[in-house]
Parts: sequence; structure tokens; C-alpha cells
Amino acid sequence: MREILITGGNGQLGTELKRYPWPAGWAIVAVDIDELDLRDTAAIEATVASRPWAAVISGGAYTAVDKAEEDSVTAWAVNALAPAAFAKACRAADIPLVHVSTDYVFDGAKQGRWAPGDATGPLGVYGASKLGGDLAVATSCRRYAIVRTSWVVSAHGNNFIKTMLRVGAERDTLRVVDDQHGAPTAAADLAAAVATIALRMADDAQAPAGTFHFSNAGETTWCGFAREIFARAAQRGGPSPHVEAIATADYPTPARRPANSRLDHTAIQAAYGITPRAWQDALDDILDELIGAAKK
Ligand SMILES: NC(=O)C1=CN([C@@H]2O[C@H](COP(=O)(O)OP(=O)(O)OC[C@H]3O[C@@H](n4cnc5c(N)ncnc54)[C@H](OP(=O)(O)O)[C@@H]3O)[C@@H](O)[C@H]2O)C=CC1
Ligand SMILES: Cc1cn([C@H]2C[C@H](O)[C@@H](COP(=O)(O)OP(=O)(O)O[C@H]3O[C@@H](C)C(=O)[C@@H](O)[C@H]3O)O2)c(=O)[nH]c1=O
Repeated sequence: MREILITGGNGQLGTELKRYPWPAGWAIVAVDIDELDLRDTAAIEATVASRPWAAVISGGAYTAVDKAEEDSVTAWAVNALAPAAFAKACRAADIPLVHVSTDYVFDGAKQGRWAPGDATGPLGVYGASKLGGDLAVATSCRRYAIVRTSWVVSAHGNNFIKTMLRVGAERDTLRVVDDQHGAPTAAADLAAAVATIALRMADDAQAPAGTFHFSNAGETTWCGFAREIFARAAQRGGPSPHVEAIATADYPTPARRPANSRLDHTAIQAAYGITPRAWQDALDDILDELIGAAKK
């Protein structure tokens, strides 16, 4: 049996990686904070060295974007130093490392979709600390793939769909920003992309390395996303509050967010043949799981 180590095992991505249909002969060992605290770099190096892993998927992260502004030391430890430790240990063992990162490494000022080689410029601590992780992996590891994604959602954990459904059941009107553009990403689709890359890299030392962008296809704003969530939730008997479009300035948050998070998928399509499906189709699957199938 060939084994893949996965961090963030209880998170959105980790949950979907545990559900992923891994091929025969492959097993995953998914860990979270109880088994491996990502603030402990010595433990990370010891864990990587402890078994002949076929690959490591680094999905664990400090993802509380606003909280990171005041808890920056923890954010940097988990999002930058931990990936640095994985990169060093994976290089020493000649193991491929698939590291998951974020659209929030960008400042959002570009007009088009962000390509992997575009200049970064994080607006807050979360994005900056994730960029630190990207740089550590890219500079210390030889067999690596950094997979940057955006607006991850699923039926599990904390995410925008679950927040909207919870708040939408309590209020008649919600105010949601309509000037931040991006694409949602189903954790299940991200898991499939990450698994595809990890399996290829584990089997082929020459598999393409580098930074890749993956989200579901299409684009929207957080407001457009909220309206689609409620339109499709209503078909399933869920809440359908009024969603008022507002500007970012009217929804102050501790951390600034990019106005444009749209990611270019050209590199991941060319290197790994991965073509994402539309975000609306992914949303349907998640609502099916959360609420039930749409009523005819
Ligand atoms: N969620 C999103 O919208 C996006 C996520 N990403 C990236 O995708 C990856 C997966 O994200 P996602 O699954 O949504 O994130 P989640 O927040 O759902 O999962 C992250 C997991 O990491 C764990 N974790 C946090 N701190 C530590 C620690 N010190 N030691 C061990 N584990 C720890 C969390 O545990 P606990 O819950 O107990 O804190 C959680 O289980 C991350 O790298 C993230 O940066 C990129 C773009 C968008
Ligand atoms: C709940 C809510 C949020 N908003 C705004 C705030 C923010 O600008 C935007 C998204 O809100 P959230 O705080 O839920 O999402 P946020 O935590 O910013 O999501 C980010 O998480 C990290 C981990 C990533 O890597 C990013 O790709 C992205 O998914 O919507 C409203 O306008 N109205 C609302 O009622």
C-alpha cells in the first residue's frame, strides 16, 4: 500500500480528500491538530521522516481571515513556517509536496484573471502568511505543486454557503458586497484536482512542478453568489431572504479583501488536464447535501 500524508484532515478540503475514491493500492493518512500541530516544525519534520510517504498534501491552514489580523504570529506559524518545514522535509526525503494556497495572495487590482506568475500583493495577514508558505515551498522543495484556489465551500466546516443559509433563516434581508469578484470552489472538486496532481507526482518524478490555479468555472461576486445560493435553496424549501447589494466600504471588516479574485486555469489544464465545472453545478451538489434535492 502506498500512503499519502494529508494535513487539515478535519477541514473542508480534508473532509473531501477522505471521501475521495483513491485508487486501489493507495491509502491516505489524514491528520489534524490532535495528531500533528502545525505550529510544531520539529514534529512536522519527524512525521515526514517517519514513513516512506508517496506524497504529502498540505491542506491544513489558519483560515480565519479577520482573526488573523490580531493573531498574526499563529497565522504565520501555521501558514508559512509549517509549509517551510514540509518543504524542507519533503525535499530531504525526495517526496512530492502538494501545497494548497489562496487567491488572497493577490491585491485584486488586476483587470483580468490572475495567472500563477502574476505579481503578488496580499492585503492582509492571512494572504501574506499564505504567500510566505508559497515562497517557502517554491524555494525549498524540488518536487512541488502549489495549488491556489478561491472561495472554498462545502457541506462541512465554515464557509459562505453555510453562513448565508444560517443568517438567511434568521433575517428577511441580508446585505452582501457586490464589488468583490471571484469564483467559488467546491471542496470536493478541489480535492479531486489535488488528488490527481498528488497521484501523478508520486508516480512520476518528472511530473510538472510549479504553481497552479484552480477554482470552479465562471465568476460572480459575493452578492451574486448569495443570491444564487438562495434562489437554489428556495427550490429545495430553504430560506429566500432579500439580498441587498452593497459596496465593500459599507461592510467594514478587520482584513481587506481583493476586489478581483478571478483565477486563470490555463496552467493546471495544460499540465494536468484538469478542467473545472461551473460553480453553479457545484453549488447544486452542496445544497443537495445540506438541504436535499430540488423539488420538481
Ligand atoms: N476556505 C477557503 O475559502 C479557502 C481556503 N484555501 C486554502 O485551502 C486549504 C484548505 O482550506 P479549508 O479546508 O477550507 O480550510 P479549513 O479551515 O476548513 O481547514 C483547515 C484545517 O486546518 C486545521 N488547523 C488549523 N490550525 C492548525 C494547527 N495549528 N495544526 C493542525 N491543524 C490546524 C484546522 O483545524 P481547526 O478547524 O481546529 O482550526 C482545520 O481543520 C487551506 O490551505 C486554505 O488556506 C484557499 C482559498 C480559499
Ligand atoms: C457574512 C457576510 C459577508 N460579507 C462579505 C465579507 C467579505 O467581503 C465577503 C466574504 O465573506 P467571508 O468572511 O465569509 O469570506 P472570507 O473569509 O473572506 O473567505 C476567504 O477565506 C479564505 C480562507 C480564502 O482563502 C479566500 O479565498 C476566501 O474564501 O462577503 C457580506 O458582505 N455580508 C455578509 O453578510
